Amino acid sequence: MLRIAVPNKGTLAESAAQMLREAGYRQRTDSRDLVCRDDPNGVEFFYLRPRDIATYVGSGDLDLGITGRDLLVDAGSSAEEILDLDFGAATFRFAARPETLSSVAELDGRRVATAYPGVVHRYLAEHDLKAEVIRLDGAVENAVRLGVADVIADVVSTGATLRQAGLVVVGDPLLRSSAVLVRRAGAPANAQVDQFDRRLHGVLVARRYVMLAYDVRADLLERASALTPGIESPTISPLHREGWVAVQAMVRRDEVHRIMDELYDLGARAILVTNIHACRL
Ligand SMILES: Nc1ncnc2c1ncn2[C@@H]1O[C@H](COP(=O)(O)OP(=O)(O)OP(=O)(O)O)[C@@H](O)[C@H]1O
Ligand SMILES: O=P(O)(O)OC[C@H]1O[C@H](OP(=O)(O)OP(=O)(O)O)[C@H](O)[C@@H]1O
Ligand SMILES: [Mg+2]
Repeated sequence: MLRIAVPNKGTLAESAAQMLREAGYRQRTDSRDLVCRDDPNGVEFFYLRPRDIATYVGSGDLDLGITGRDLLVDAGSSAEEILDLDFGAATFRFAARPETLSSVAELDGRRVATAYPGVVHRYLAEHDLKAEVIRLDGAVENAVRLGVADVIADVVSTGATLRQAGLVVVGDPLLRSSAVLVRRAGAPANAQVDQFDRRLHGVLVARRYVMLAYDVRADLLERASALTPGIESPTISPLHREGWVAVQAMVRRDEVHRIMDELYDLGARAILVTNIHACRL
């Protein structure tokens, strides 16, 4: 039985559960349940604080986990990212009162408050900077207001929290985070792990792509195929109507309307888009 760690609450929890459902796995129905067995799929889910997930996976007590890239780095465990899950995106940044710092080089000798000391220590070491890191649990934006720190390092999503605290970002992000699937570094190949990874990958593809079908004159097929090359190659089927063919190809969801316009201008007709519910490529 594969043992997998899933966020029990917080920003990543609902999106992670949704993705697992789309991949065909059973999820808990009561948010107080901390374990959920999915016997037909041979998987047991453990609901844990996302901050702790890399620790359980790095130690080998759990086979896989879903957590944030920033939390993975912060844990400093021997878990590693094996798949970017494309949700929970956020940047991790330094911020201070306007005019406190003009660049990150001026962090030297300052006090930095953060709930992610591992991420900050790694950044300081990589940039040969020396700053005092003050570990707080949350609401770190208040640390500047209260005089506990000169600078904060925190997750920034919309930037609204920083604005309301009168802070501005300093320098480029320390890292760009999103939810990731993690596994113990150096763990041996495992068919069940590969199958789980393929299922999640199938969800990512099903979300990113749609299936496009259209009819086009055979003499325009090469130009139409160039617009819709598909992943491997488009599927071409004969039509009863002389001199016409039907084409099917996967296209990126975010490009589909532009491609439909271009196909129409070329002379394609009966252009239809359908969602992909699941796939294995
Ligand atoms: N707007 C956001 N606020 C906080 N974390 C976010 C946000 N967007 C994405 N994330 C990601 O979610 C993860 C943090 O989740 P976690 O559950 O630890 O904190 P949280 O969602 O702020 O919940 P809480 O602070 O209530 O415990 C990190 O990987 C972070 O990058
Ligand atoms: O850029 P924004 O969209 O404003 O989001 C970022 C803020 O959200 C999180 O705080 P949260 O509400 O989780 O409180 P916490 O600091 O106590 O974790 C994070 O720590 C930032 O403060
Ligand atoms: Mg938070």
